[in-house]
Amino acid sequence: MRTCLEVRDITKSFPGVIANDHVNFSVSDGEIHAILGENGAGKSTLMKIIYGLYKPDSGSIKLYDQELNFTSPRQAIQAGIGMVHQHFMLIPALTVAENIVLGGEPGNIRYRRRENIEMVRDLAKQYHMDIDPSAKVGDLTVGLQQRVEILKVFYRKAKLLILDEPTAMLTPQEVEELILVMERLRSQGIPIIFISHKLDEVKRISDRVTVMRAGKTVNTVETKSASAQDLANMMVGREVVLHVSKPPQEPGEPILKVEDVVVSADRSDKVKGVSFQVHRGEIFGLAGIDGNGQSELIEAITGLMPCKEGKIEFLGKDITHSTVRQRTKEGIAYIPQDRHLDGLVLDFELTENFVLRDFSAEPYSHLGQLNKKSIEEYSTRLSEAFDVRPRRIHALARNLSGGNQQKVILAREVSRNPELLIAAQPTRGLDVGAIQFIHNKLLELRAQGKGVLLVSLELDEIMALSDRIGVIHDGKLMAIVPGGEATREQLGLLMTGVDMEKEG
Ligand SMILES: Nc1ncnc2c1ncn2[C@@H]1O[C@H](COP(=O)(O)OP(=O)(O)OP(=O)(O)O)[C@@H](O)[C@H]1O
Repeated sequence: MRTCLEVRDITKSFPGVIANDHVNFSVSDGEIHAILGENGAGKSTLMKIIYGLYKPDSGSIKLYDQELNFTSPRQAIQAGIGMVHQHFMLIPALTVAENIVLGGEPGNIRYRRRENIEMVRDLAKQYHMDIDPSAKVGDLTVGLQQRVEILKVFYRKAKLLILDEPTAMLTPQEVEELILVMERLRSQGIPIIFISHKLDEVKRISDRVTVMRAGKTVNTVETKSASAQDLANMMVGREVVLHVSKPPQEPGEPILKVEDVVVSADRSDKVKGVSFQVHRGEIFGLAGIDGNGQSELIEAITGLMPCKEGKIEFLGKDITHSTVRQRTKEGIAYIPQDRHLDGLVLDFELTENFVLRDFSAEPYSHLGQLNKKSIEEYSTRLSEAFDVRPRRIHALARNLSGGNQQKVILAREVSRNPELLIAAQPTRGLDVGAIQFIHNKLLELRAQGKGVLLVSLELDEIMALSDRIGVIHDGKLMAIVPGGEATREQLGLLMTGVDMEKEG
């Protein structure tokens, strides 16, 4: 097989951090090459260098023996490097075809409307991807939007495809479809770099894996030759436990009561009369396919969205119409699913993000003045306790790796000593070590007699941690199943609206 990309001794430093330290790896034609590494290991930095977003301090990159020296992504795209980022860069109001040709065509994209639709139809056929070129992107599922991003890359004649954590936002069904797309591309000889934290996916679809740790490439191995455990150990540099051990525990009294709650958005009901309770010492898991009302439900509980009907009680008090601030004060903590949008202020320092909810109160403020020393001490303590890397409390949140940003949110919310933690997709984008850490934190809260409402698209996570699992479909709770008894198949069916018990 011909070598497509050759990365030699790439080094890149930021103030106080060597993000890439003499990194070496290569990708061959028709190969799916996974890059695996802990949060902050340097994967995104490396991809940004390959894509021309950052200039390396030293080292070389060759694409089919040609030395690359990009100063912008435009040059990388022209050379044949295509990248699909975790956060899509599409324009929702435009059609699939318009989004695909945007930036590649001079003049008005609406000018050759019919030709563009035909051209995108042919392109989709050539790469075996099913998509309607005239559909509006804003109406598509996340999985289909990703397909548009991939097609856009091939419209620009990419020779190499980089997928940065492509499965992080997908439902299990969409992951299967993406894997099919990747396998077809591989059989057409297209090389793919696949960044992921999910060992099972890496094991399943990649041919080789390069493991990065603390900015260095530890090793490149044939995927077949390494077990998931081997890869996890290589990545973290120590033995990692890949399963959760949850001690048995009797739940206490109800802490949160949700009764017949209806939530409306965009002029239709998204939550249609949901009732459940979360008890002290219990992790209540909410499983469902994305977009079935779980986001609206948790936003109604946290106070971010109004309840149209029904009642929410917390610690015996009616909080249905309380403000977010009141609920936070009463003891509800919240890890939102979108850390960029709702979790952090990206242009604030870590110190400011750590005290975001409490900065105006003692001891972080006194007589209207911020108490810098106390904020710094608190931030240092949280950074250490939650292993936020690098340990620079004055770094901007924007400059942290995705996983470390997530740890900052978790640290802030858990350290407020809440009675109830609502955790939405708490481990999205995290590496195995960090997942283990967060799972243990949720179990610690449970052991302390607190309540946890866990919302996750990861069935394995829900099944491993929850004492009871509520399955939501089309805004309704299909069933509440004891965690220990739930099976993947049963949950999968309930998530698609099929209740075998009721169907007999
Ligand atoms: N623009 C920047 N300025 C300062 N430091 C940065 C910048 N970008 C990345 N870093 C630092 O470089 C290191 C590597 O980060 P990078 O985002 O490459 O990690 P990653 O392996 O992609 O992590 P994750 O899996 O969490 O996304 C981290 O310590 C990060 O804080």
